[in-house]
Amino acid sequence: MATPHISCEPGDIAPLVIMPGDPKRAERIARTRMDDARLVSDVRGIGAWTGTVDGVPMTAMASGMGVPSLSIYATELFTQYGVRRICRVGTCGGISSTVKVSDVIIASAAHTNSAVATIDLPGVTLSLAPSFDMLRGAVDQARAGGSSVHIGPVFTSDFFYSSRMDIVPALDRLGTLGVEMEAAGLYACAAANGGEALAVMTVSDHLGDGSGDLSAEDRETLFQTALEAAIAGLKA
Ligand SMILES: O=P(O)(O)O[C@H]1O[C@H](CO)[C@@H](O)[C@H]1O
Ligand SMILES: O=c1cc[nH]c(=O)[nH]1
Repeated sequence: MATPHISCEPGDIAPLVIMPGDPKRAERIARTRMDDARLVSDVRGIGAWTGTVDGVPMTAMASGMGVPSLSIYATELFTQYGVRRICRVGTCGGISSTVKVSDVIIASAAHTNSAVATIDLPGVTLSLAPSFDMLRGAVDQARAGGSSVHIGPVFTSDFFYSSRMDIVPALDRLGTLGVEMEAAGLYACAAANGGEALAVMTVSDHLGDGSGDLSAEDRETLFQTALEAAIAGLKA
């Protein structure tokens, strides 16, 4: 049974999914952190790699960029492939001055300008939040690891190139740590489909200081701290 965007049988996908935005990051995670990883689906350049991580079956599969793309894959995974948990392993721009490039942000909430927060219940803006168990598992692992890890809200934007950069100082005052493009959609999709989700991001650039921004290659490869936190969250 294939879906419009995933070309394998339900048993080919593990109940726990590692989901970066970038398909090359998904392949790299599969090749470097999984045992016996095999490519089980490859539609539109979005490969799904299934293997084991420390003996636990997992699938690494990218979301592509933005809430609409992520929502397609996450919905098909939760509703057609028996997926229980998805953890985003992404990159984001830093907003808070407490956050530095290469640090990791675990999103305990996601503000958004996407319709995903308001479309389902007229008159209600949904609170988009991760699975508590996944959040706790990831935070415990990350804090024990001693790296620079921040836990707090992120802003999920529909725009990488935004004409409303004037809202960034207000987001900062509200305690928003960084900006990315999928976490709110993932949290909404999990809630809508009885699944669980978490988003963990490596800071690839800083909106307040562009001097140390990561290269495209670094954004593909520098994910170790975020990945280990994500794996702990998936297994929690
Ligand atoms: O590196 P990924 O996981 O794709 O995440 C970030 O990078 C992309 C923009 O360059 C958006 O998808 C944003 O959320
Ligand atoms: O969405 C994103 C991702 C990385 N950096 C940004 O500034 N925005």
